Amino acid sequence: MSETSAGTKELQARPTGGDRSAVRTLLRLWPWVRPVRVRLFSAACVAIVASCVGLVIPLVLKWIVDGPVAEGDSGGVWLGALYLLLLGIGEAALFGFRRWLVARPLASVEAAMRADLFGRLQRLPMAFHDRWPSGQLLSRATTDLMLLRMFLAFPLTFLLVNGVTILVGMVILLLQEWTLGLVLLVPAVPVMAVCWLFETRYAAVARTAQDQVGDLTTVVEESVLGIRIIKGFGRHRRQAEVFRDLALRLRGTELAKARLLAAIWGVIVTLPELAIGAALVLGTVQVSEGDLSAGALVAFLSTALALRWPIDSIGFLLAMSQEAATATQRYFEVMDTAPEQETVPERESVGGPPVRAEDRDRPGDRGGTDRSRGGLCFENVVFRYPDAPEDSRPVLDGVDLHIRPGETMALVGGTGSGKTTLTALVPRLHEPTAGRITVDGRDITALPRAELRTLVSVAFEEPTLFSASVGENVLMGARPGAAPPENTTEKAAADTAEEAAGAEEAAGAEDGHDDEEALRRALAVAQAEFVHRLPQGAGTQVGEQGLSLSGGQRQRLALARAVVGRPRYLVLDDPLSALDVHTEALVEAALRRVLAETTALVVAHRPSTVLLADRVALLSEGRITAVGTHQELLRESAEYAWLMSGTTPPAGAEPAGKAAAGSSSAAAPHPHSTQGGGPR
Ligand SMILES: Nc1ncnc2c1ncn2[C@@H]1O[C@H](COP(=O)(O)OP(=O)(O)OP(=O)(O)O)[C@@H](O)[C@H]1O
Repeated sequence: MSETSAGTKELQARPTGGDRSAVRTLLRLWPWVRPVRVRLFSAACVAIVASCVGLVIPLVLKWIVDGPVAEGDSGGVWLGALYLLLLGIGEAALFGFRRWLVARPLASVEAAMRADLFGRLQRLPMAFHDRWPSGQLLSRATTDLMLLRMFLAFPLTFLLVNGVTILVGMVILLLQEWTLGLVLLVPAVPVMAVCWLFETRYAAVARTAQDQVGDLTTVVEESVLGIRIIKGFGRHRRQAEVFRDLALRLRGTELAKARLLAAIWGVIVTLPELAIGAALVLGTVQVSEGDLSAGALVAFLSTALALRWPIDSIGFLLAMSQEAATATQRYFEVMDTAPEQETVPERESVGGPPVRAEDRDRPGDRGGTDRSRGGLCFENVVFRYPDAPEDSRPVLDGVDLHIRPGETMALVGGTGSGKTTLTALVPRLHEPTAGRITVDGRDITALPRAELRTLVSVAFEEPTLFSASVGENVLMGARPGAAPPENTTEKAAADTAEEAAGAEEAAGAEDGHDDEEALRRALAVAQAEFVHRLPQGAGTQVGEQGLSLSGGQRQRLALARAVVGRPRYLVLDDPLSALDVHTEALVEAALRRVLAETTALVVAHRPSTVLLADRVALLSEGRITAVGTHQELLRESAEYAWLMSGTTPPAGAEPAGKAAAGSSSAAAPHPHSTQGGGPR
């Protein structure tokens, strides 16, 4: 299960960032780093000063050896020791101060980047979410952002600090004894060449490791969410194998990373050590020949040793920087994806085949208002999923359907005929490839999404609930930002107590009361009174995805969420499928009252649901092939009769397409029914 989904999506979510250099990639972090640049720069300066303080220590040593030690002045030796102690304390304090300077700003950079990523994920089109495995997105929001924070805390500062320290140290060494200094400089060229080679190789393996972490996260997430299926089908061993395989692959990649790191560490440590050894031999010869003082040699070697850590650390600082560059690349693969367009200026821009000229030239097209066609209207709507092959048949291939104001239209069709797809087009979860959809005569692509989604409310077949209280889940459908009561009873008491408070508070209480009333009504419509029997009533937490509730209970809450805002348009995707016959009858009775007040499109699989509707549309082969009342379609459409009752139609009944042609005019006396409600 997870193998397939993770695997398929994995391929599609692989790098798109191109071959930017690590530096250019990391420079893209500037907008987030900019607000904390002063702190970061100050921290780097403090670290440079601390490092340079460390380089003064060898000079004090030289003074002690050539001065007090040579002269046998024990007081001078103690004074030198005191200087060394103070320098050491000063160095440590400065490094501590640096840590303090960066800790808070870096946490805020990470938080801001995470918030922006989350915001972008909310605004990305459904096609993006269909394509990307959730684990890949999760790993970007967690592991990758943590790597970036670590990069800003250490490598960014210390590559600069160590670079300056090495430079200053080399100048001191050359000034102390230039011949010995040159010996230490010899390994610089091979070390730089190795670093360059390392960076290229490490980039590839770091990318692989971070993607594999994403795949592993996807499998873990699927295994946790699908634990009932895994246990129910006894698939835990197979799932464990899938996990183990991925974990082993990740382990292999991490080992490859470790090998590369070990290799560069080996080179970076060995070559300078050899150079120091050579300088030591050369320096000793010079001291024995009287060309160099013992103090100068001690100072030279101490400075060289003080440069060991800045040089040695370059390997892992480069590795961390490379991982940060990869993390940045992965972050921007999401951030660079275009969000949903608020309004669509030209149909071509939503992807898919170009609009046919005849579609575009219709009267009232593209943002125009054609109020004569009120209600919900599908006009020659074509839809193909963005990742479907170019030459594949569209899921919807010229849907024409007109749902009149106040009418309830049932949508019937075989499995996979495109009913859910059609309903998803109404709130603009997907954009039609061609054709248009209007509400109240206004093209939905010309309406801001927020406005459209207050007009249209949707309940999908799979009732998704969130880790929140029952009340919060239901009131999500009321209006953006609606504050739900924690507990209906407590809230009511709180409202009463607030009566004497100021006007603002009273308004807040009134809102709370409205919410409470809306919640009570929606729960009644959806026959979800079971909520009042829950431990904390509407304030009861439903747990992740609402899994602590039964399927029927979840479906009733999803239905309550759809109706709570009294939407003008209601789109229900088989809202009663998980209910027992008795509850279904009760919900139907309540729903009938709600449907009387709205214009509704209801996907139906059962005659009982179809009977809620004024008319029924049959979706077949991507088109509406028949529109009429339930009885008419039973008589006239073989396909409809088969879908509804599983029986063959009476002898002489027309096949689906022809029957529909006859039925539309007979069954739809509306002035626009020939074009809008009937088959094409
Ligand atoms: N996100 C997607 N990407 C690509 N193809 C999809 C996607 N979702 C659905 N499809 C395909 O579109 C077709 C219609 O699917 P849809 O879910 O709309 O059918 P349906 O009529 O609602 O089916 P059912 O009655 O079983 O719920 C199917 O062939 C399905 O495989």
